Amino acid sequence: MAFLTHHICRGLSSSAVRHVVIKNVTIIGGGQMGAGIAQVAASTGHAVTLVDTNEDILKKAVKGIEGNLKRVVKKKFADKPEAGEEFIGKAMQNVSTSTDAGSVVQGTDLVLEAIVENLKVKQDLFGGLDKLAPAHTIFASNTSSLSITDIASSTNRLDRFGGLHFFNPVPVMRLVEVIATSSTSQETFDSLLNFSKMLGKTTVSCKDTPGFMVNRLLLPYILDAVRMYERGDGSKEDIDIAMKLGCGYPMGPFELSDYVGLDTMKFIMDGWSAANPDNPMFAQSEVLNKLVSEGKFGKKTGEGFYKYK
Ligand SMILES: C[C@H](O)CC(=O)SCCNC(=O)CCNC(=O)[C@H](O)C(C)(C)COP(=O)(O)OP(=O)(O)OC[C@H]1O[C@@H](n2cnc3c(N)ncnc32)[C@H](O)[C@@H]1OP(=O)(O)O
Ligand SMILES: NC(=O)c1ccc[n+]([C@@H]2O[C@H](COP(=O)([O-])OP(=O)(O)OC[C@H]3O[C@@H](n4cnc5c(N)ncnc54)[C@H](O)[C@@H]3O)[C@@H](O)[C@H]2O)c1
Repeated sequence: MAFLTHHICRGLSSSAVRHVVIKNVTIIGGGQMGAGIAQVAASTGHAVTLVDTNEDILKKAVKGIEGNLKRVVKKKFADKPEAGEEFIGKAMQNVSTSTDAGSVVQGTDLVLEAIVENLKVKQDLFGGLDKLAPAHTIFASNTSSLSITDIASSTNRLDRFGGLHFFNPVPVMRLVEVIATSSTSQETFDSLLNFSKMLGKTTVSCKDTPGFMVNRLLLPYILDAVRMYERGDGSKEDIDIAMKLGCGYPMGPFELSDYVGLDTMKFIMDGWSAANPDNPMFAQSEVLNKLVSEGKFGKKTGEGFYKYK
């Protein structure tokens, strides 16, 4: 159910800004990002329905959420194990699952997708759901690199469409990039900002530009590291050590690529390469292409630049 509230912006005492208070959330895609967002939304009191293509993926996602909540509780309720158990119980009660997005969007305030990084697949998903979701429902994408405007163009709710870009691992990373297209209404943008804050995140406001803020700066850095390795100028291990100890980064570029997922990295790179064919930054990488063609997507498949088995 949606609640339309009025709140007065500081410094704008005479103008009321409306925003939808998001309580019921449908998250499509139960992979690393979708499961992480579901975990944080459920543990902050939101009713979450997690959707994926089959029951096995959903079971794995729910098990992962419960496991990660235990990690959170160990820290947060170190001296109060009973309160910790209650916290996990309440959060898990807030999570339900489905393999049929169309049948669950009726009562939802927000549909947030975290499926494969492919424009056509995302457009097909939202185009179909646009006909089924209530008028007030906001649609948002967690895309890393695609244009929110392009994704939204498959719907008739351009004013109720925006971007919510979370970071991996969602329960730990404190940022959400909130993205407005030129058609996103102020009410929708405020609702997305407010929702992110309810999740305990710090927000930055982004325009719908390629890679928004973080990935526009992060991806060229990672791709440069891959080129350095391909030229033979350093081993991947040494490049990772260099950036961790030289810059204080928690992970080096190869560890981080494996953590993000090399399939996702390649989707991003291919998309930007198609849009900027003359930019050598986005030229094909033999090493990345080989790993992806062998199904070595990084941590999630047990092997990428490194082995995790
Ligand atoms: C490409 C996309 O569009 C955009 C992106 O997402 S780019 C990627 C952004 N992410 C990053 O840059 C991540 C960089 N890496 C890191 O920050 C750290 O290596 C890391 C947080 C992933 C792991 O930290 P590390 O110290 O090596 O491991 P670990 O001890 O297991 O975890 C650190 C803490 O996080 C917690 N944690 C890790 N993963 C967790 C999860 N999924 N759920 C809950 N808690 C988790 C641990 O419990 C631990 O808590 P503690 O310090 O209080 O005990
Ligand atoms: N991995 C990251 O670090 C990261 C960070 C921020 C944003 N993102 C973005 O989030 C999205 C998901 O990334 P991820 O790392 O969670 O991927 P992932 O491969 O871990 O999970 C994707 C999930 O989506 C499901 N899926 C695919 N098509 C679907 C459909 N039509 N309907 C329902 N479910 C479907 C898959 O079965 C899979 O479980 C991508 O757009 C990615 O660019 C990723």
